[in-house]
Parts: sequence; C-alpha cells; structure tokens
Amino acid sequence: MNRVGIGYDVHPFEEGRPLILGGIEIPHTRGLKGHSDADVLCHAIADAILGSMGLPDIGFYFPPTDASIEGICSLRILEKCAALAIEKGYAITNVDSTLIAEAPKVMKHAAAMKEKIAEALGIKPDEVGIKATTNERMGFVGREEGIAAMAVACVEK
Ligand SMILES: Nc1ccn([C@@H]2O[C@H](COP(=O)(O)O)[C@@H](O)[C@H]2O)c(=O)n1
Ligand SMILES: C[C@@]1(CO)OP(=O)(O)OP(=O)(O)OC[C@H]1O
Repeated sequence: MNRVGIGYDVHPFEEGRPLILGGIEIPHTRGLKGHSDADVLCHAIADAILGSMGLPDIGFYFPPTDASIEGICSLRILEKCAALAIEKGYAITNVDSTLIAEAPKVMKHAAAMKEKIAEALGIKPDEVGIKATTNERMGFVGREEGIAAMAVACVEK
C-alpha cells in the first residue's frame, strides 16, 4: 500500500542567525527566525512524512512551547519521522520538495542538502528531491521577508 503526504512551512528572516536549510548552513546575510533552527525545508518534509502516515503534525511531536527543544537541529525531527515510519511498518519511498526564496540562490547546495536529509531519513540521496524557485518578487517571499517550502512524501507498507 502506497500513501502520500503534503507539507508546507514558512519562516521569517531574522538578523544575526545562521541560515539553515536542509540541514546545512547556507551563506547569507540573515537566517530564519524560529524556536528550532528554523529549517523550513526539513519542517515541510517532516509534515509531509507525518501526513502520509495519517499522524499528527510536527508541532504535536515538537511543541514550540517546549523549552528543552529550543534551537533543535531539524535533522533530529526527520530522524523522529523515520523512526515513526519504522514503528508503524512503513518504508519511506521518496520525498520531493520546493524551496521558495528570492535569495539566496540555493540550488548549488542541493547535493549537500540531499545527503543530510537522506541520512536522517535512512533513504538514498536520489530519493530526495529538492528544487527552488523565486516568487518573481511578489508577496512576502518576493519582498525577501522570509522563505517558504513545500514537500510531498511517499511511504509504502
Ligand atoms: N532561491 C532560489 C531560487 C531559484 N533558484 C534557481 O534559479 C532558477 C530560476 O528561478 P526562477 O524563480 O527565476 O524561475 C530555479 O529553477 C533554480 O534552479 C535557486 O537556486 N535558488
Ligand atoms: C519544530 C518546531 C518547534 O518549535 O520548530 P519552529 O522553529 O517553531 O518552527 P515551525 O515550523 O513554526 O513549527 C514547528 C515547531 O514544532
């Protein structure tokens, strides 16, 4: 049995923080604001995997009110999703994602992000899709106020 899930996340930029996307630090003038490391890409992928199994979303397992997870590396969140998949008898077949960011350009970092995400999920790098687009200068992404990400995941029992 194959099942699919969808995930979406957005974080605003904040001065003085590193920009973490797909588990790696990407050189930029600002990072993203969040209770965690604000890795918007990992969060979208996590919700897609959780959704594919009919489980509650990321905030159920990692509440923003939990002081003990402040600054958590979002690869740990993906590891939890992979553990839940095993527990429920699913194998993660593949994930695909799109980053929506006016800046910085991220595709030159895609191979490194795929490696990190795949390692955390226990799948192969070519089972992780990462794409990027600008928002053609429209809306909050277009004004460089933040970065959004969307993802889908497929699991198999
Ligand atoms: N943050 C981004 C946005 C885009 N890219 C790459 O540029 C290509 C063109 O983007 P458009 O939004 O102008 O169509 C896109 O296909 C990506 O390869 C990027 O690396 N980082
Ligand atoms: C993982 C969490 C934990 O606070 O990260 P945040 O940085 O708050 O990010 P968000 O995508 O708003 O919600 C997910 C949260 O559960």
